[in-house]
Amino acid sequence: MSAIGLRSVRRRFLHSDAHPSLALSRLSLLALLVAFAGASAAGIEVPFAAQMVVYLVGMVALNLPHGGYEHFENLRRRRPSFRWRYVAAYLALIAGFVALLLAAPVAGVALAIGVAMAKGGLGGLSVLDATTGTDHLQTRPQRLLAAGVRGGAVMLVPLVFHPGTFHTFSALMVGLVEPGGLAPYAEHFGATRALAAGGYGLALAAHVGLGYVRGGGRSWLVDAGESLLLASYFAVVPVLVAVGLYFPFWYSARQVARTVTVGDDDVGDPEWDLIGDSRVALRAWGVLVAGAFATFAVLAAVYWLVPNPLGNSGLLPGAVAFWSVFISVVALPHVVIGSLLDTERGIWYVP
Ligand SMILES: CC1=C(/C=C/C(C)=C/C=C/C(C)=C/C=O)C(C)(C)CCC1
Repeated sequence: MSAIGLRSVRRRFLHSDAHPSLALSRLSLLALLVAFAGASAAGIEVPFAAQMVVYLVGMVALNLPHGGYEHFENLRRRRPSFRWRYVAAYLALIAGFVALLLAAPVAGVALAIGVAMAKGGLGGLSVLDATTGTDHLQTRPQRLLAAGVRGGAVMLVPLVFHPGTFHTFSALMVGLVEPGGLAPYAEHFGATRALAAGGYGLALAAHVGLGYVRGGGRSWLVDAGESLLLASYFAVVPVLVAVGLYFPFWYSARQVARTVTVGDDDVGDPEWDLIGDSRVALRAWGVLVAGAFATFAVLAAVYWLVPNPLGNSGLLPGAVAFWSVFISVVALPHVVIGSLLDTERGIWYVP
């Protein structure tokens, strides 16, 4: 096929939301939403230990390797000097986040919550850009609102609908560094929750309403439907299960759909491609193992630096709190470098 033919195929695919991963992401969240709504109507509660296990399996086994893949895919064909700068900036941000966490644990946990929202929100918007399209989002503030609504669903909605678990685990996360450190702020929890409820409700209504006024159409319908699905999912499904399965079943599945939709683009020198020649298997293995070692080295460093890595609580709740802090530490550079500062390409690059 000619280059022009290929380009037009790619363009046609660019605004295609037919990839099965997209349907799978919507169906899986909807199925969980219906199952948990039914269970709660029938008075059935999923044991708390099981919820923590689901969170850990989702976040450790499914979410972490996907984060590595996103960077691998982004850096694979980049100029080697760029790759080193990227890695150096990544490590510097991680160090900065850990320092903040140790010096001011409440601010550190607030940043962790912000990172989770930014990752979900910006990712959601980028997938929409590349698949369904975003014709109804015509201004920058409107795009930010769209990202805010998708990201806010991940943390603000659970804060409103599952306040007990939210508070317990926020306190545990702060407690990794300073046991009891969240206690002085506990009196403001009710007001924060009310603010989150009002603010999120208004943002959701404004986002859906503005999108309709600014063009409506199919992209608006998909965006509004997905935003409402996310808000309802996080309102109904218990927060540990909801967050633990959102990242693999929504965020990662949709990033895969986006990657497949936008296709490949050879950038720069073919020599730069990390898995480009006959030693493919060996190099790919080496790179992935090196990535795994580096990630677990960061994990060991955070575990060693934090005074109470398991929050002075049991193994399961301690592991949930520790993992949430750790994954946020590695996700901050993911958002800031991989997505915001890497303007030339980045993890959300569309050729
Ligand atoms: C505050 C809080 C939580 C925080 C989770 C966080 C901060 C997760 C971050 C995930 C990231 C950044 C994933 C990136 O891929 C829990 C454990 C859900 C329980 C409820 C209270």
